[in-house]
Amino acid sequence: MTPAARIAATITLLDEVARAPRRPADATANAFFRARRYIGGGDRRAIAERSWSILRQKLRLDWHIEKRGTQATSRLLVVAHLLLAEHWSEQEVQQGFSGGRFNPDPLAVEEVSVLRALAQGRLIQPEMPESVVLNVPEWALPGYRQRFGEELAEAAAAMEWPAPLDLRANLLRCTRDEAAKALAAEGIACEPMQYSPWGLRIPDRRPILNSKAFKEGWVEIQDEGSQLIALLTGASPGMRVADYCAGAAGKTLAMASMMQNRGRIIACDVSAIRLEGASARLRRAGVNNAECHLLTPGDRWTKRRREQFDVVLVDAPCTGSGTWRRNPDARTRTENRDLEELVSKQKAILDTAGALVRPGGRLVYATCSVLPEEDSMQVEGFLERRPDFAPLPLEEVWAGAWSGSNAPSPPCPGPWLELAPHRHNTDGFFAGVLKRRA
Ligand SMILES: C[S@@+](CC[C@H](N)C(=O)[O-])C[C@H]1O[C@@H](n2cnc3c(N)ncnc32)[C@H](O)[C@@H]1O
Repeated sequence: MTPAARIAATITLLDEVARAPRRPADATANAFFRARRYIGGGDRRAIAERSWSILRQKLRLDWHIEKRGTQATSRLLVVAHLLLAEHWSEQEVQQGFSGGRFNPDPLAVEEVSVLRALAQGRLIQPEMPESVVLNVPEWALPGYRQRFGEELAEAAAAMEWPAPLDLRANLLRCTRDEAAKALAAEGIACEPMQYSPWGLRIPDRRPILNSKAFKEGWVEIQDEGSQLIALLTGASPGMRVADYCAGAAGKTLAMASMMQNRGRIIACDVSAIRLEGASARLRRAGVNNAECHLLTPGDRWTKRRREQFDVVLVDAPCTGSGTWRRNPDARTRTENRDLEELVSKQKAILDTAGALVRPGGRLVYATCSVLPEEDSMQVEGFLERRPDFAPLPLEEVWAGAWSGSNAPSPPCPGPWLELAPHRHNTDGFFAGVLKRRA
């Protein structure tokens, strides 16, 4: 593809993302490339990288364009990105919009005036509002400030770093060393993780989906933070475990591995599509102690299983405000009212799932958000409603999770697991571990 054709494809992809504002951009991008299999690997990477960078910088690019009294169309977003982030000259940008069969139409008069106004500008300007400078949308800024305090700027900046590719060795199939050796034999270098006992990190994000190690279920793709949440459940052989918001079973798989396939895990979710994905992953990983249950309105499943589980994990639906490295569009896909709706949904889920925990059992509440209202405040509210539960401090849970002597120190101080890219090079995660009195 020529540079101009890549620009045209980027504009089309951004248009498709804008037409489906509630759909995650990676789902739209996957469908976009599936429908255009003729686009080769190099072009695909270049188009995806530019589109991702535009989505990552969208708050700032919108600000620049709207300041010129114009609406931020996909074409103008690309123009602004080429100038301010890729440092193309005015003339190079004009050449990129050269017209013709595979190229974008030449810039219209009003687009040229935006181009001229932005040429030689800087992406970050002193007169930008704080939320735009930090690249933290207004709906998330109070929570970010509360959570990170003096580290706010550092924490926000780290949400723009590229995320590494994290894997979890599936102990049902191999050890972590065997998985690392198998990947190395396929030319994929990885290193053990700092905290997760099963984790392997591929710093250069080399794709692994076609590797034998992945296809045969020796490794799963899973952020280190997600692995640590599974670790804190303390799931062990013979237990009864409910993964209440199981999604595509990322944590079910990790817990099955901890349980050596012994005992029972019920992976519940309200999404049939996600549970279908879960079943396929469970098969590939050789898990045979887990079953999926689709929760439906009026379902009596939860009522019938009151107090029956040793461990209940609530990996709650959330804003994903800790995952902006991987899902940059989650910044602008979410609004204040989504946050409010999610907070009340999380509360209801926590209450329902809490009823499943047997006396003496463990409840783990987790999110991939860094906002206190979705995290610590949610757990504190639950503890007020359910005084028969008490927090299990992180230090204690952490020590219990490592049977051997070479445990690393806990990743953070305080009662909860609170991970953030600038401190741990994981996504931003929260987990609170509670114990029900016996
Ligand atoms: C953060 S995702 C789970 C990710 C998953 N645990 C993993 O590790 O891959 C949250 C999940 O909660 C599910 N969910 C939403 N509302 C729910 C509800 N009322 N009850 C149970 N699950 C729900 C969503 O469908 C979604 O799959």
